[in-house]
Amino acid sequence: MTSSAPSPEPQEAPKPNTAAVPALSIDGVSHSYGQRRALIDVSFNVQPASFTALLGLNGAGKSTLFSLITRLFGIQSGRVGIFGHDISKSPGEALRLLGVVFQPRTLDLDLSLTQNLLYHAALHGISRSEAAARSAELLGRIGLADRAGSKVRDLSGGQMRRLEIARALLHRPRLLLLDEPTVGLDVKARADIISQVRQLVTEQGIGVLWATHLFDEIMPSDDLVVLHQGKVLAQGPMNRVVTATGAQDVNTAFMRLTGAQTLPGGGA
Ligand SMILES: Nc1ncnc2c1ncn2[C@@H]1O[C@H](COP(=O)(O)OP(=O)(O)OP(=O)(O)O)[C@@H](O)[C@H]1O
Repeated sequence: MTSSAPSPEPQEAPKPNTAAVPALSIDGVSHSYGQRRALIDVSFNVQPASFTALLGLNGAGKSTLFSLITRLFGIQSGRVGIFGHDISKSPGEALRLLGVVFQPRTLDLDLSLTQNLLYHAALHGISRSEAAARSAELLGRIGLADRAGSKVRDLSGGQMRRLEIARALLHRPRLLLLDEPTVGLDVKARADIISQVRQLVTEQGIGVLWATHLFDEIMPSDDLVVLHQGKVLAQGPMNRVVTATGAQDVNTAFMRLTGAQTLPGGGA
């Protein structure tokens, strides 16, 4: 009887530790408009499957940061990475993973909902049949399937925002940026949009960066970045940020960090 040495266990190729790669990494980013310094050495991460609230007053630098992440502006100093891809060195790979909802509305009001989605899908190189399938699925998800052929002009403000979110998801990004997406909407429309975006985090693992000045949009389980006059004053799980200031709620914590007065309506 011959005996053979036990065969070695099959070796699996080492897998990259994707859990350790942030969806978004902002590293030492500064930006000036002429002499005006809009961002000063800003650093923070957004993790996959997390909801990160970027909280700041008007003029804090939120939109400037979004313009840098989306490459509307070139990076003057620092580094921005999307799932490890440096947006200056590998913009194609980085932007493929990114979806954005900008503050101003950017829909074509005279096209239908489906036409708006198909047009955007074509810009991303998605085939016509695939784009039609994804558009129908997304319209269903945002509860507007029955309005597919209507002109966007006939939608309410909240419905338009939901359509913009659907559009931002067409190319299946893993990171979603939203710049004050609920401004001007009523309570119900705001709640619908927040809950739909939170579902993307829990059900699809999308990393979300949500810029806001409204305290009531932030939940204790969220990550929080407090941006004030271009600087990050605090960051981390909301509960930890609040506790570190000795406050009971995010409103008071924000005031202690910034010295700001709260505005009526629960906003920073
Ligand atoms: N194009 C520009 N030229 C000069 N200064 C600018 C420009 N855009 C923004 N700024 C200034 O940069 C600073 C940051 O503005 P930014 O719009 O990024 O803030 P924000 O937090 O998005 O504010 P808001 O909530 O009002 O949109 C402000 O002092 C603003 O006046």
